[in-house]
Amino acid sequence: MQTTQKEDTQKESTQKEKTKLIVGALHALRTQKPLVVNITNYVVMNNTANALLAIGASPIMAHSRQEMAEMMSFSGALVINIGTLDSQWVPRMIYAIEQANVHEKVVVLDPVGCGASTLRTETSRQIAALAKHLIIRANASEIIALAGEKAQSKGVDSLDSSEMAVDAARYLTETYHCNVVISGEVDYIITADSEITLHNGHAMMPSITGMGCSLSALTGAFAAIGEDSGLAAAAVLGVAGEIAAEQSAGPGSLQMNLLDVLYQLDATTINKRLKITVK
Ligand SMILES: Nc1ncnc2c1ncn2[C@@H]1O[C@H](COP(=O)(O)OP(=O)(O)O)[C@@H](O)[C@H]1O
Ligand SMILES: Cc1ncsc1CCOP(=O)(O)O
Ligand SMILES: [Mg+2]
Repeated sequence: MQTTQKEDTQKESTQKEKTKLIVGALHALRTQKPLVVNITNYVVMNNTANALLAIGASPIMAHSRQEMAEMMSFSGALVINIGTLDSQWVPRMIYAIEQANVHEKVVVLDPVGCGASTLRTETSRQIAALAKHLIIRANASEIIALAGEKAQSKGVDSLDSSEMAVDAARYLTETYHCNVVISGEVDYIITADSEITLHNGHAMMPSITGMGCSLSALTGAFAAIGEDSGLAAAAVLGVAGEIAAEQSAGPGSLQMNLLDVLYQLDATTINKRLKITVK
């Protein structure tokens, strides 16, 4: 579809505004150091806590029902990651979300492996329906499966491109009144009234377990300071991931370099590197 010069100028100005918003959000995050409560999987607890610390947030991994009401009263946001769920974890997740709702806190859902089993798909839907202020962050296959369509996943990994999940993500925003981030080679940030794509990141990023989980945790950190579309987290991880990958011989050093780059990331680098398109 052809766009007029006026529309192009408008888009360019919105892109500049969004970039400014991302840079401002990073500054606010580092100033406020929000507490992010994570109910997450055994595989990534360490990676995601370190990613949160590196960007300037305060992580706590908590699983007990007994402390969840208290935690939600003072936490900035709740991240629910179903990566290693079982019958004992699900009721705790549900209770944590109820408490997040009581305290009007944003819940970030990472439906790891949604579509790979009935348990994962049904639990993801139950959580999405329950959370009052919700952001869903997932790879394309998980988004497609969550929306009830046929996805091509392999366990926790996506075999679909993020573009293929856009209709499913639009359906999820309407069904669950939420914002959706589809991650992949291109990240899509989909809200009720906007669609943004980010063309940052690096093909080495999916070679580390927990990269998507870190994105979900960072989404929680930005939501805690009021940026609740998922855009700032995706932008920051995309830019940091590509810089870190350029300095890395493989996934081992990427994991280490990523923390250093997240820690050092500044406004100048974001302004120089960010590849953002407003639809
Ligand atoms: N092929 C790729 N090229 C560039 N960046 C990528 C690529 N695949 C994933 N990423 C980035 O890696 C991060 C995690 O996304 P993804 O791998 O989709 O999550 P998950 O680990 O949940 O499957 C995101 O920041 C995303 O932009
Ligand atoms: C491999 C694996 N298995 C259960 S959870 C998990 C981690 C998935 O992390 P990510 O989706 O961020 O790659
Ligand atoms: Mg994932």
